[in-house]
Amino acid sequence: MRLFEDAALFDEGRKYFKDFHLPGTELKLWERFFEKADSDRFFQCLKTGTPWQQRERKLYDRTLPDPRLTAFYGGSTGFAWTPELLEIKAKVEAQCNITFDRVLLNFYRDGNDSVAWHSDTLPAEGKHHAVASVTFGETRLFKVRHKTRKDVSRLDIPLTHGSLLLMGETMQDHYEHHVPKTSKETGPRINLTFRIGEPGTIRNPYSPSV
Ligand SMILES: O=C(O)CCC(=O)C(=O)O
Ligand SMILES: [Fe+2]
Repeated sequence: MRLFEDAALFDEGRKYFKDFHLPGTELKLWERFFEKADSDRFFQCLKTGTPWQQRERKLYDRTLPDPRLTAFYGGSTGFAWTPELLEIKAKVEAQCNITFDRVLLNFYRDGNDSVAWHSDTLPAEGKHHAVASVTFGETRLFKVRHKTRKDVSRLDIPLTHGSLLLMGETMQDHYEHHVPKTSKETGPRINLTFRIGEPGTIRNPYSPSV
């Protein structure tokens, strides 16, 4: 019956690729980059197996908890890579043709969790690199704006379960990004940002980078 066939197709899902052609940088999205079964498996295993931390940051005279949980793997100070993170990393590296050495995990427990406008922390060597962002779980909006140019349209990109977003190496120089809170009924979401190089000391106070 046709209805059944359509439902099966929908379940299976289709891969989808988009190049945003941003002025001055590269921004590319692969939806369903990971198959649904793998995405479900990674979500469960990362949710329960990660030593999630509640970090705090000083803003002027106040100390505020980050509105999300985090964990950092790799580099010289992160946790040791797990087999699942290495599996995800290998697939991302093969697609992007880039080798990453750290990953920051963010856990957005519900719609109250978020990340403020920021660009990622400048690595110690003083030059930005590409950042690859993988999402498992609930879809949340990823907003992008140019730092100075008002004529460049802002983007609202829904990052779905199993998606891969590649930010080119000049993205952090020219653009900021943000995941807003939402009042809609919202389940948990895990985001992984694969990075290169040790973080530098000059930090945007809102940047979640470690
Ligand atoms: O959760 C996201 O999609 C973005 C996270 C982020 O911007 C970061 O970890 O620097
Ligand atoms: Fe970021």
